[in-house]
Amino acid sequence: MRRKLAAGNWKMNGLSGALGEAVALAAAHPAPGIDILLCPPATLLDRMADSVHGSKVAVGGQDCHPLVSGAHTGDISAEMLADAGASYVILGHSERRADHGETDALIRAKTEAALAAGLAAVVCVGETEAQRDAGETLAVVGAQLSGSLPDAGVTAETVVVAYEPVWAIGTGRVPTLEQIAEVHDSLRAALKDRFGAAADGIRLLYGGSVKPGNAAEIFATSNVDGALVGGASLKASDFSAIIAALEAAPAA
Ligand SMILES: O=C(CO)COP(=O)(O)O
Repeated sequence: MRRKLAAGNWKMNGLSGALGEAVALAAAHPAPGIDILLCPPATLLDRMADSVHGSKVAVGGQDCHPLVSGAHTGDISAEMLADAGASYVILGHSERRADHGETDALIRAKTEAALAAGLAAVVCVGETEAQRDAGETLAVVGAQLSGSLPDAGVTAETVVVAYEPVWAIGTGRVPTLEQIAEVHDSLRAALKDRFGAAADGIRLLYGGSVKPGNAAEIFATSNVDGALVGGASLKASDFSAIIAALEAAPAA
């Protein structure tokens, strides 16, 4: 059985005043039956880790460099994230693929770096609207998955996969439950093909306009083990409602 995960991606949002939301979230879920993760901007990472220390809320980064250290101005290594209190890192988000030209090969190298630093990697895949319209969704996400994951070290503890259709991010548009199930079932099959029994425990998150109002039906969908939430993770009250829906969802 897979342990469910509610992950919040704050993206480039949040000044120090926003730490109160993390504290409120930790207080609202003292002993959840699921895993909870918040990924703030790097500037808040160590303070957020301190703020939620001892609670059930884990903290993660939103990106890392593939190398451990060196002359890479502005970049942050996986080891630095771990040192700042992170236990996860989001990799290959579509905004990084688009804004920074990240390729599957680079994301794979970053995933290897994350695993070497003891972080769990939340590896993101997702099609654009044009790719979906062209009937390419399963081929696109399948290629992203296979190119972004390393051959070694992939287990239920070290890797989480997030399916985030690009056209559903921040738009209020959500795929049908059949469309979500089709992609998640195909990701699960691809993981099984490549990693065998170890793949059974790898969590598959859905991301893209998850809100308190649509969370329950998404969490009841085949092979959905949780969510990667953007906008609705910024407010503890909204994210709490999504967490409650995940806790109430049937076991995967
Ligand atoms: O990109 C996302 C999470 O990584 C989803 O963002 P929204 O929940 O704001 O659509």
